[in-house]
Amino acid sequence: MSHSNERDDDRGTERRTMNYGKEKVAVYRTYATPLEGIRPIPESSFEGRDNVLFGLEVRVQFEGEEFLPSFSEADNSKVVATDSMKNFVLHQAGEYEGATAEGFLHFVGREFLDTYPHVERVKMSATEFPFDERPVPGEDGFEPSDLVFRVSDDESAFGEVYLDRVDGEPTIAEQTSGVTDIELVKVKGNSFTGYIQDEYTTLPEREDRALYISLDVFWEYEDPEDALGEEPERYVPAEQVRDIAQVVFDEVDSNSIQDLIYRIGLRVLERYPQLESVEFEANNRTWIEVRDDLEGDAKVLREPPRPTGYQQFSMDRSDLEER
Ligand SMILES: O=c1[nH]c(=O)c2[nH]c(=O)[nH]c2[nH]1
Repeated sequence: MSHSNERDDDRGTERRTMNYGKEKVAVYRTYATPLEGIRPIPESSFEGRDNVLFGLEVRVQFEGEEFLPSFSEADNSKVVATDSMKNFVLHQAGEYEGATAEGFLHFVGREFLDTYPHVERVKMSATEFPFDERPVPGEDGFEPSDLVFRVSDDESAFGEVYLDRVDGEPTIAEQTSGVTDIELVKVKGNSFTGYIQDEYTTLPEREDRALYISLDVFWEYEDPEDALGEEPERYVPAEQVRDIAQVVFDEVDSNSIQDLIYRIGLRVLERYPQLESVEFEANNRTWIEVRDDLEGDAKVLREPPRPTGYQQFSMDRSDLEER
């Protein structure tokens, strides 16, 4: 999927591709503003985060006609060094007073446009570095440490804000939020049957299989301002969407990953009327059965060989209305 890179030019085919920037800018902020006032949903216990430790890998992209001479005439007089972009992002992490990744990206993007008038558009995106609170013994049993976090390789939140100038004012042209690298295994209650049987088919139909998926989910708000988190009850936290995915997986006896992601999408659109659309990229990492001669549902499984299957699917409110 192209959320980080080259989705720029869908608003004018005559414009050439021309941008530059800095990526993989790792920035950490301690004691950022807590995210509070999130609307609870039945699928999740998530109602906010302390933001004691907040980490992002940020990508900055500058666009504007005035950068042409830097490419075509070796004239750097309008070039903001990408090293300076990195310093700018790090500095602004101390100035941002909000509580969300999207809000931070919007804040920094606006500051870039205010500081450098020849920059026409800026695209800011980021993937969160996830950290987990660690339980430590407290007065009433275990409670989350205020100080110690585990560096996690779990799923992470994603955000992107593309700012344009409209009548001179920085304006959100596009905005996407998401959660990436969710990995879930369901040990039974998944089938895959009814697909085309022809001379190329070797895969046996499965009334039940252990299903292992990795999943990226992206969403867009009807009003992109809702992504910033300034009205927390209208903000969609990545943690809740992740939790919807796992709850629907638990509840639904799916006949394919295609079926499963459609059901997850319906639930996300149902829970968040402020969203216009939701989009998926799934990968099938299902293990192969080695033994099913054991008692009950027990099986022995092994890693699948390459190649791997994938599914991409986008949905909007019309999918919900058709139900
Ligand atoms: O959920 C699945 N969808 C497919 O399209 C497919 N194709 C396949 O070989 N296994 C699977 N599983």
